[in-house]
Amino acid sequence: MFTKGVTPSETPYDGSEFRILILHTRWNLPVVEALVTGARETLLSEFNVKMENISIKDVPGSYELPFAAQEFIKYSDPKFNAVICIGVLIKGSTMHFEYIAEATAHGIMRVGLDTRTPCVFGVLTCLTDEQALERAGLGESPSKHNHGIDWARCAVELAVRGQQ
Ligand SMILES: O=c1[nH]c(NC[C@H](O)[C@H](O)[C@H](O)CO)c([N+](=O)[O-])c(=O)[nH]1
Repeated sequence: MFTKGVTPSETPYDGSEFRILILHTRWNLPVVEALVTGARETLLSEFNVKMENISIKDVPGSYELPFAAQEFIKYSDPKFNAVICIGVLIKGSTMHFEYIAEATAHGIMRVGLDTRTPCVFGVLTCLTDEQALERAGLGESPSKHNHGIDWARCAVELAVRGQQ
């Protein structure tokens, strides 16, 4: 079995001057909180991002992530170098899940492209509670991996690339 998640770049990226926004939802909060912690701890430990330069803000649900990311990017001063959008969508018995997942994914991508501020898609789209727990490092299986770690790595790498 291969190691889950993104392989860290061989380039040691320095995030010590970066300002990062972690924007998270309040749906499925215990799982979201684990993902936020994974991302925040990775920013601090792997990339030397300063604690005071990590802003953590919340919105009701995943559908609100693109709009909130756009507004924080537009009105923050100094600017954020990257935004990590974190949410957890769990399929219910209706089509609601599909519509939100699709809209949120496209919305977050569009905000990143329009604002030229890297916006990481950190939204789990799960069919079961266990899938969500697994991907936040909370599951029963030994291969549990917190995807928040990957998202932090993406954010810093893209922020560096955006300055090149
Ligand atoms: O972040 C989530 N939002 C969810 N819905 C709320 C949605 O994101 C919006 O907040 C809502 O539609 C109001 O715009 C979810 N479900 O409906 O299942 C979910 O699982 N996760």
